[in-house]
Amino acid sequence: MKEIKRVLIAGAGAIGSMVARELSRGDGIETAILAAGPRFGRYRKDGFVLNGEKAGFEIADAAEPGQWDLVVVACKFHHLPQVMDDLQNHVGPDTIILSLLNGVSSEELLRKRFPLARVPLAMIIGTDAGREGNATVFSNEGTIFFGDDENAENPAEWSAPVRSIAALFDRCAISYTVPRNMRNRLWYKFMMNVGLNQTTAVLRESYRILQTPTRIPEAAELFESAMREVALVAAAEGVVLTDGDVREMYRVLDTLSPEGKTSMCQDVEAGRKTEVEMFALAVMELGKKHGIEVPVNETLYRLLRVIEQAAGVRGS
Ligand SMILES: NC(=O)C1=CN([C@@H]2O[C@H](COP(=O)(O)OP(=O)(O)OC[C@H]3O[C@@H](n4cnc5c(N)ncnc54)[C@H](OP(=O)(O)O)[C@@H]3O)[C@@H](O)[C@H]2O)C=CC1
Ligand SMILES: CC(C)(CO)C(=O)C(=O)O
Repeated sequence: MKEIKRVLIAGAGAIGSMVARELSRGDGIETAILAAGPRFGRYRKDGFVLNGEKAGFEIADAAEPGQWDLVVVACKFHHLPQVMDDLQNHVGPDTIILSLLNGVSSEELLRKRFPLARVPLAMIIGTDAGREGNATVFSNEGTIFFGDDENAENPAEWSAPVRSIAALFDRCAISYTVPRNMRNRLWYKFMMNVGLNQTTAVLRESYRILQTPTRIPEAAELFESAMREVALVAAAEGVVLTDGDVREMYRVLDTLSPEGKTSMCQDVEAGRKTEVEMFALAVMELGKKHGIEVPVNETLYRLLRVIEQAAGVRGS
């Protein structure tokens, strides 16, 4: 098992800058933020602010080749093609890549692009990180779930990359879980995001509309029907998501602040591009692949694309 000493963060927004700060707690860990072109100059000039405090992260110029034990990818889905180009000089045969993007497609894209690297499955859950410009605010760091598709109960039997990441997180006191069935958990989160992010984004509402005391039945119907379409395509992909998983979402939701908003709702309100391709479009593509109708996600896709284009979002 290799000791991880050098970590590159590709995408230092709400999640990436928070993780960069968590990594700075580990003795002897060198962490840098990837940046190309004008972004490199901007990051060096403006730096990053976390919960009101300036953070002095190293910035790695994408054009200068670098060797990294671990690359943490935390950009938005529509940034991923450019980020993969920018990573070209920074991923070698011994590099592990951990993608914290939501959705179920980023790991596959990264594996295709960097066939020699090791790319376990990953996601982050339970954080309330939000960003405006270079300033990130959060009160919960959340927990990083990662691992191979399936993982042994005994940590000593985890694969070498999974043990390396776990050892790094232990050194930095980063909360993590390596679930027995990581693929299932990734799809569970995908199902949650497809229902929750898209419903709250089209309605521009906080979690309140789906929480037990203040639930609006029609919002709950939209939320659940979008998720049930994910369960159908998941089954066709060999992943079992049950009615119990759908009901479980309300228990999770009830633990969140009523004023809290999904990252997609925040994107809509800020007039930014959303990750609709990673959610509704991905469900539509899987529906097409397996001959399954997904009308709710088709409608959500159209609504979110209209919202983006009407707001004049760049790249829409
Ligand atoms: N925010 C949240 O609460 C949660 C988010 N997620 C997921 O995590 C992922 C990241 O989300 P989030 O942190 O909110 O997103 P943000 O929009 O806050 O951050 C994305 C960052 O990527 C950077 N970036 C874009 N292109 C490049 C590039 N070519 N090179 C280097 N950096 C680049 C952007 O930099 P710049 O600002 O310079 O343009 C931006 O800071 C998403 O998939 C999201 O769904 C998951 C759980 C919770
Ligand atoms: C789970 C949730 C809704 C909040 O962490 C999320 O993943 C997001 O906002 O993208």
